[in-house]
Amino acid sequence: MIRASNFCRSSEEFNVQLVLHEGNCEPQSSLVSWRVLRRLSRLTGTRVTLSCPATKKCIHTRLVLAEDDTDDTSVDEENLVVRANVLTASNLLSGTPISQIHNVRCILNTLSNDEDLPTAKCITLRIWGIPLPPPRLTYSPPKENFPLPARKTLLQKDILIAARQGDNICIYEVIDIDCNENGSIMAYETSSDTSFRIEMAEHKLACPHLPPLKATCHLFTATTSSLPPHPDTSVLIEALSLPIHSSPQERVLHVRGELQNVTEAVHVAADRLGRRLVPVRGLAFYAHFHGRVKNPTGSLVDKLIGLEVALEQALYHAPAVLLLQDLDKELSIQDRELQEDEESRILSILMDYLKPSSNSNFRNGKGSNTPPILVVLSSEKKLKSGPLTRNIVHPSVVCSIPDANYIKYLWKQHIKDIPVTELLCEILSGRTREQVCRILQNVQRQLSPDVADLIALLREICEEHDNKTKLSSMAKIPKVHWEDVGGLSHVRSEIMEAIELPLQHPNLFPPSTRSGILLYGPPGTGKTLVAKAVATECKLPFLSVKGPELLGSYIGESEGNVREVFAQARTCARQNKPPACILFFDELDSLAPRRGEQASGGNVMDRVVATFFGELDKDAKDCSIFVMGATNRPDLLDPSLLRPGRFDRLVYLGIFPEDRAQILAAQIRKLNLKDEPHVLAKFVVDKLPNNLTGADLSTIATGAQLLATERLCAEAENEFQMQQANGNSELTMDQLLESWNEERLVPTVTLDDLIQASEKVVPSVSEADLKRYELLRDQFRR
Ligand SMILES: Nc1ncnc2c1ncn2[C@@H]1O[C@H](COP(=O)(O)OP(=O)(O)OP(=O)(O)O)[C@@H](O)[C@H]1O
Repeated sequence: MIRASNFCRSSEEFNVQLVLHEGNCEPQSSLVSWRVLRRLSRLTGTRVTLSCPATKKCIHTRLVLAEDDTDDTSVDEENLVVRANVLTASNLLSGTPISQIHNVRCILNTLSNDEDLPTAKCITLRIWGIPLPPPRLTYSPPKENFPLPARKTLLQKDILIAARQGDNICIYEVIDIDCNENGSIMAYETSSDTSFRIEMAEHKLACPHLPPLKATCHLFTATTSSLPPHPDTSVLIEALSLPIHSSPQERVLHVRGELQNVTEAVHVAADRLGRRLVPVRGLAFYAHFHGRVKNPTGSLVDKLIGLEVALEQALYHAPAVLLLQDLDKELSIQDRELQEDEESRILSILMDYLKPSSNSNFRNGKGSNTPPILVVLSSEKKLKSGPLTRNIVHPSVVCSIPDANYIKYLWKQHIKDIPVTELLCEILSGRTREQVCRILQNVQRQLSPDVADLIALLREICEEHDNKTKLSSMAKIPKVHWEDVGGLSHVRSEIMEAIELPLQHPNLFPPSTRSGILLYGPPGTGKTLVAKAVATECKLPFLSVKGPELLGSYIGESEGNVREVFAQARTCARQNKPPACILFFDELDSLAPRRGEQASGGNVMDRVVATFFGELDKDAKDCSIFVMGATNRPDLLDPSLLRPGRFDRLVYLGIFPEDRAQILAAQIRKLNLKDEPHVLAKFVVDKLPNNLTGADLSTIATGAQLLATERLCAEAENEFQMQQANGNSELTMDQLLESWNEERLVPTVTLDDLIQASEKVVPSVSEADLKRYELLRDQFRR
């Protein structure tokens, strides 16, 4: 713990003693003092030296706040006293709402008997670190309760004041001091969403007479662990790291993704770059919020005023990143002409404020070599081509779904007491940030000392959540690799070509040229397995729907479900990098049967089929949905489903005797085997009938594993009996198994096990059925 005490003021030096308690000095928790002290030094106009009695070193540390609740330090008229509980760097830098930082009290008493000091009559303050709140939040607190000296002041503009009011901590920034007029102190009240943020560039401001803090970069890196490890941070930092002479067009960036996800990513990037984030959502309301539009109607004029206010705010907070959230919702996307006009006007205002001459407005601009403000436009959807997109130089950044690191961070944010494991992360993977947060909130709510199995609880909540949102839990990148698929090499190359090439060269394969892939053939031949392997190998989320699941019993329900599933696929695709996903329809024949042949009343199925086709024909320009279908009966499908542009690539997955050994080898390769899987598999399949499907063969692997496990149990039982017979009657079975090493506990599958298991296998597809399937193949072969 670092304690600040004795801020002794001397003529030249401002000595601060840092007392390190029990040597427990966390470098991270030393984050604020540097800033506070620099502010203090500015306040007093004297030099600050930080020295640590323990190390005798000059400490370039940034937090010197005492963790002490007692009020034992009296305010000495000669001294300046800073006391506070420790705010950790992570709290401060991650923008934790003040309301969530418990036990924090920071009192800064500025005292002055100095006659030369100006007498302030009116001090205008605002919450530090966030844009000016609206005037309606201002208030004039009674002087006796307000902890700032109203009459004589050492306060200067831009000074940070942390003051206790009752149980709350209020942090203010002095934005104006009026020494001439008689008036009351104006202050802005802190609100629960107030963030306490550190602005790295301010040390220059706070302490202009000191040489620039060389450790700036180090200070940033020291904080990295406390910032969310958002997967897109590095891309955004790269995009936002611009030289001062960059053009206005270069200073605008478009980021696409879920609102919270984008906001967090931009927040982290801005923090790392030492910029403030000025997020604005709803331009018209923003203009109203700042008193520039009285009765907002949401008109273009209101929005443009809002944009100007936002840019002014960003300039005021420079160096800053102005994040214009949900831009797609601001624009009138219904009307092309109107949108062009809106975009041109927005663009012209942006360019006006961003042109390098606006640097004169940059209050911290002196000596800075980066542009004062940068603008990030965020949208959930891809922006239509228009004046804005045409003028943005940098390619759009798409916010990815959380990776393992980010999930771990989100976990820690929600569930503090239980460490996150790889398995827990894996269960949560493949979901958007919002979904992960929602699930974790539920987990936190349901956590109690009685919960013994956290994994089971998490799984249950995930399942519940997925069912609710109808986004199948399979909307993740599956874990089926090509090694898990035996044989079928012709299928593999054909499908990969249809998906990999468009993914690699999206410009050469516009969405309109892509079409669905229909896998057909006898049951159990690996249609679903192959589709999952494609998704895994192409790193695409896999959304699987069984045709009958979409058929509802209410009028219009089925059509709604069909539309919904495509919408979910689009959302899922947009969240991915690359923006694509695989939408797999199993039992497709039940969803798109021949029209006009159904007995259902009111042509329900015809409407469902029409809706399905409508969705298939829709072009999602900002993402790719690779639709795959599977059926055993392509002859039952509506013929127009197979027309070019829909499912025009038909791939037969049949029973190929020459693939059997490879299939079995793929299935047993993860077992603990005595021999090479290929050698064993070859030996086993030689004795098997030709018409076994992949699913039939998989029963050999499971049967053999069962036999090996039974043998292991028998071995344990024998040894147990022997021990008992040898007089070790106290020994329990659990103790015996604990004494075995891990290797011994894994059943070893032998050739005999495989042969024995294979003797029980019966083909699920008869020779006659197989012939029928082969006839179908000939009929649909293209
Ligand atoms: N080529 C293969 N390689 C390895 N395993 C296979 C293969 N084909 C099938 N299997 C095994 O069979 C199981 C069932 O396969 P899958 O569900 O993909 O068949 P399907 O053709 O989709 O069946 P259905 O038409 O009944 O939906 C798989 O989980 C896998 O264990």
